Amino acid sequence: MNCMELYERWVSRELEDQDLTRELEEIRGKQEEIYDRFYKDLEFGTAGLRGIIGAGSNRMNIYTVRKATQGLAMMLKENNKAPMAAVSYDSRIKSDVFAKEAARVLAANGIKVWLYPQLMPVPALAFATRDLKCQAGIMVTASHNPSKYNGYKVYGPDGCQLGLEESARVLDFASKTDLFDDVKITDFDAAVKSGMIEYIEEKIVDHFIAAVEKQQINPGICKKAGLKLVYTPLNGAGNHCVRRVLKNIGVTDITVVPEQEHPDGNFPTCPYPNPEIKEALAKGLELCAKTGADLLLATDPDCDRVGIAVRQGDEYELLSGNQVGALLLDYIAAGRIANHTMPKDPVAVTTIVSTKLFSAIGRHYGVDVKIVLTGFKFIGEQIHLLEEEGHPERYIFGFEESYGYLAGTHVRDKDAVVGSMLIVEMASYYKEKGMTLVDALKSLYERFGLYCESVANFMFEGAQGMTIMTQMMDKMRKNPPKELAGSKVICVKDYLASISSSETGVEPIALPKSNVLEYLLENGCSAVVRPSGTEPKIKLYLSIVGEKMSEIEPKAKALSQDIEKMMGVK
Ligand SMILES: O=P([O-])(O)O[C@H]1O[C@H](COP(=O)(O)O)[C@@H](O)[C@H](O)[C@H]1O
Ligand SMILES: [Mg+2]
Repeated sequence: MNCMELYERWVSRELEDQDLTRELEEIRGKQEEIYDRFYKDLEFGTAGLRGIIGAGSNRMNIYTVRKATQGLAMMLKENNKAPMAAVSYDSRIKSDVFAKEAARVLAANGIKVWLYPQLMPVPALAFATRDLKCQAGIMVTASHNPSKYNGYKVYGPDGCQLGLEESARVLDFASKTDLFDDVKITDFDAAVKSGMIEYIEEKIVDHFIAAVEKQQINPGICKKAGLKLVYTPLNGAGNHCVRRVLKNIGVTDITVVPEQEHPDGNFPTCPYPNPEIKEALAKGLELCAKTGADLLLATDPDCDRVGIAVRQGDEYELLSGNQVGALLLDYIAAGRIANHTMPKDPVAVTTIVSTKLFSAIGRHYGVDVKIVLTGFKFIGEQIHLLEEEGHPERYIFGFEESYGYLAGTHVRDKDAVVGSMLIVEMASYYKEKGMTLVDALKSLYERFGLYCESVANFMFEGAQGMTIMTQMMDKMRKNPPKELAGSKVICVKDYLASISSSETGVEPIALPKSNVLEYLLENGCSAVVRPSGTEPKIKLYLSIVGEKMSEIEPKAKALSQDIEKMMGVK
């Protein structure tokens, strides 16, 4: 069926969600609007399904959620006799509705569902999946995207997001499912009554919190240091768990941003609820200025990312995910060596777009740093591999530049609850030494060299945007540069062709294929370009090294200018 026929099919149905009926009426005759909603089905990206909420096969709505869940149910039934699944959701528009829809479909397929009775973070869902011995988990969220988005992250029995093969399998089943006619669905209340849907008890959250607290490096330090905190859950799911843990570890002086304390999927005071973005922290910073807090902590709506700002004199400095990741590895490794809790042959994991400082720190402490593709599922997979070898305890820390951290193996996705706890503990530790996290970072640069990173995003929305991004990557792939920003390009890595080319020859890249290009320069700087798997944009990651801070900015500017020229956006 073409887009117009699909549109007419949707219009001819009596839809169960009046918002969808209204939207379809509004776009009648508007070809581009119709095309964008129907030209494809939502796909699994870096972290499951993600799309704009609305009518059509390329949108997040009760029908696309049901269809994806039917695909998941079929995959689960194929491999298990009596599968169970855990379901959670965040504060986004319709997140609770979609979670219930997913539960109804699973139950109708004979899959027992454990559903959180209220919104809960990604790590609490990943934990419940493991703790309740489920074969799958679903988290309804679009993470930090703007309010018009929602999404659907899917987890395997180990609490890690589905790998490439499994998600392809789910989509394969889903693609053979007609979203109106082939989905099995049951009444929600009846399924609760029959026990096919059961609410997750608070004791599971208690277990999760206990598992997080086990990850403390210096228990008791927070009580001593008396750090002053401002926290914002950005109107999302973090409030309950993050505050519980902070209270338990002895943090008493904590003010929560009142406008952002309660769940609200419209994010009225932070339209882009992404702790990577300064505007998202604006309310928190205002409150910091009033209270004089030492540290601002902000978790994203599904509470798997955490961003911070640090008081340095009278100013607040925002630290990037790369900086926090490097600080945490240093803190964890040094602390565990000092406490004699460092495992034999420790492993830390990061991604190809994250800071190279992480590897330098790892080397110093004898930690084997593994580097995987973008997406925390690849970090989680490394824990699984260690587990298969019988040594999951070798994993000490995983991190990615987009503000994602995980210490411990209690879950297999980034966990902003454990991340928040360790950041606060680390800040307390340095406070006791008369230092801030900014001072600690300077000391890292002195010890390991200056590494500065930045990420630039280039938005290309809609179907047309997809085509532009594809052409852009193709063109760059076909024309590898010889020189960038006045420095020779000594190596080009094409992760789609799985080839690394340098003067010494061509070497294979031992990672799954991915649409990513990386350029390494003679002067030690590097750049990576890839389309995002969660938003309609191309991301450019720069990594600049130098002797002095004053060198960094001009080098970064020159490199980004040259790459943007290659991309055709300059
Ligand atoms: O959005 P979240 O917080 O779930 O985070 C998701 O997206 C991030 C950005 O991915 P991309 O660069 O492809 O947009 C990934 O790094 C992360 O592992 C994934 O879980
Ligand atoms: Mg998130």
